[in-house]
Amino acid sequence: MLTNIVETKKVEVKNLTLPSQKQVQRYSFYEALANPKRHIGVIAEMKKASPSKGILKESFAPIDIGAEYEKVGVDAISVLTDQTYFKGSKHDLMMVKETTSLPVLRKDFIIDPIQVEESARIGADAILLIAEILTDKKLAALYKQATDLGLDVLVEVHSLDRLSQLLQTITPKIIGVNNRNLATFETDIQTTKELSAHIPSSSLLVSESGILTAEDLRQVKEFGAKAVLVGEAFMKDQTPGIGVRRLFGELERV
Ligand SMILES: O=C(O)c1ccccc1NCC(=O)[C@H](O)[C@H](O)COP(=O)(O)O
Repeated sequence: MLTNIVETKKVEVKNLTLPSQKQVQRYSFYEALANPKRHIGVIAEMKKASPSKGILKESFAPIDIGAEYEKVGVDAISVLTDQTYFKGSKHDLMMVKETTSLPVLRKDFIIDPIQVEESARIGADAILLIAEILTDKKLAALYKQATDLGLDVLVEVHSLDRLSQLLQTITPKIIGVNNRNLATFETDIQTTKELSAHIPSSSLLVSESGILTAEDLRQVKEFGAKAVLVGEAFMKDQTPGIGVRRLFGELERV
């Protein structure tokens, strides 16, 4: 699946025309996660669909979801901008930037400098770089380009091998451990436990994927995560805002 996604991105990159620079208020993704509103930071994701679960939310309205997330006090919003596999769009991100005052992560499969430039132009505050689809050299170059443009970068890893290797080239300020195996789609929060001991003390650890319950949240915090990235649990609840409050044990049953 990951190979298919990357092939699709190569075609998209070839056909990509850069948009003009959007004038937007910038917010620090890193600072928001380093100073969370609750006991652990939360990046609330909006995704209409995913390769593993299909359609997650039929009536997908990014402006409404963003407003709800802001109202319940999430620290940052992640917007899937991939169209083919997640049914998202760059327009979704632009709408969320226009209507909320939270840092926004562009969640996509970035493999080329033109996508980094595009992310800055559409107003993203941060981008995702997935170590599993990039060489160390490419990762370091895209990381530098993004930070030079004033963007924060969430560097995502899934295996200890890949983490150890990339740390020989860069020490990302924010490291995401993806609990989802992107080959099998299985999620296991023990992945965060396995990798956490190897995360440099200067890097902020984000536990990503498969966090569905308050117990999952408690565990990944115990493993050392300073923030979580959650999509499915919020998309599938009665409303995304209720999903956030439920995860944090702020309501029992609604
Ligand atoms: O979500 C998927 O099925 C997926 C498949 C292939 C590549 C990436 C995928 N997800 C991207 C993500 O990283 C998640 O959307 C994010 O971590 C939130 O995960 P979850 O809370 O499990 O929805």
